[in-house]
Amino acid sequence: MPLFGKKKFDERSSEMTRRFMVKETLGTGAFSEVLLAEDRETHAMVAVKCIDKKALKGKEETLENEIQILRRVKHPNIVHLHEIIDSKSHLYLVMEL
Ligand SMILES: Nc1ncnc2c1ncn2[C@@H]1O[C@H](COP(=O)(O)OP(=O)(O)OP(=O)(O)O)[C@@H](O)[C@H]1O
Repeated sequence: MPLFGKKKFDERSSEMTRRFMVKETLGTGAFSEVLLAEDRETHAMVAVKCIDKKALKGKEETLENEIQILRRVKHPNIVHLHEIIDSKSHLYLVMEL
């Protein structure tokens, strides 16, 4: 069930959607949905990984490790993590496409 299906449409009224215009779903992972989105200011296209904090319960450390690695690594084969937007219910990882 997509995180941003009709029932959860209200989740879109977050800082993430104020900054980014969501275009489509690129894929889904175990705790997340990855969206194709456009930066409303720069018009750059990015991938936004939307992580449901509730679904993550108990796996926070794994995510923390993933984030720390992504922040440090700069490699042509690994997507760059631009920024993280933290909301009450979700963590949004704004990444290079
Ligand atoms: N930066 C990106 N650019 C384009 N597509 C992406 C990007 N990141 C993820 N995707 C798409 O979204 C899908 C799910 O990504 P995700 O990183 O959530 O996968 P996962 O590691 O299997 O999930 P999880 O971390 O929740 O276990 C990928 O298989 C891919 O199709």
